[in-house]
Amino acid sequence: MALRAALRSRSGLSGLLSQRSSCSSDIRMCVSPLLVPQERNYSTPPKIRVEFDQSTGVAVMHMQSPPVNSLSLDFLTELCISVEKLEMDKSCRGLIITSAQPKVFSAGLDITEMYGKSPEHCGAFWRSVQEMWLKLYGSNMVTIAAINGSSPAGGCLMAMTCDYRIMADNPRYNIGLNETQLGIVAPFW
Ligand SMILES: CCCCCC/C=C\CC(=O)SCCNC(=O)CCNC(=O)[C@H](O)C(C)(C)COP(=O)(O)OP(=O)(O)OC[C@H]1O[C@@H](n2cnc3c(N)ncnc32)[C@H](O)[C@@H]1OP(=O)(O)O
Repeated sequence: MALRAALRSRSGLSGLLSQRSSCSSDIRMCVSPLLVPQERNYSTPPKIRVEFDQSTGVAVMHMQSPPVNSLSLDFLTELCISVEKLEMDKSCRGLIITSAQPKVFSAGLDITEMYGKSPEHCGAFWRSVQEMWLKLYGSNMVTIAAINGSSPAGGCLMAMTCDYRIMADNPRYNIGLNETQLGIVAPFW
């Protein structure tokens, strides 16, 4: 019900569709260098699965990167490409992001991406983090995070960039920012 109401409140705006169509050509022109097709390793299963229901105009994006949907460079690249494809499809007006993993929405940034990597890799990684939240925050679609598990740090950031958040009512699921505890500082940008 809440999801439907959220979608209705924005989809009712006739401006939404016209806004999307007026932007669509820009979006096509603004494909970022990060999203230039990467070498795809077809031996690994996709980390993102999108189901798009043409009749409702709503897409559900399932994050399926075991064990905890940590936000690696590959994961973020795949996510951004998926968002961008939906963004260019004018018939898609709503996006629900959720997790296919039990108990965890997203564990946040993949800690292994921040340790023992080259400066070039770190740069690409942090750019992909920025790309993710800018894409979601700036999306013309109605975006909803259906938080069906714990969502610390970057997982919280991802949820915060959506228009709406709905979280499963379970005291074991936590959400919030733990960077200070972890001892990392987000780089300046
Ligand atoms: C404009 C503002 C910009 C701000 C930018 C900064 C934003 C965010 C910074 C970050 O996101 S840093 C990452 C912080 N994340 C964490 O500290 C999460 C730590 N993880 C947990 O709390 C728990 O794992 C969980 C998510 C609650 C899940 O608990 P559960 O008991 O179900 O699973 P575990 O046994 O703990 O973990 C399973 C498996 O996953 C590995 N793992 C967990 N989190 C991460 C991670 N973030 N990156 C990489 N790997 C992770 C964990 O080590 C286990 O691995 P194995 O031991 O099984 O190999």
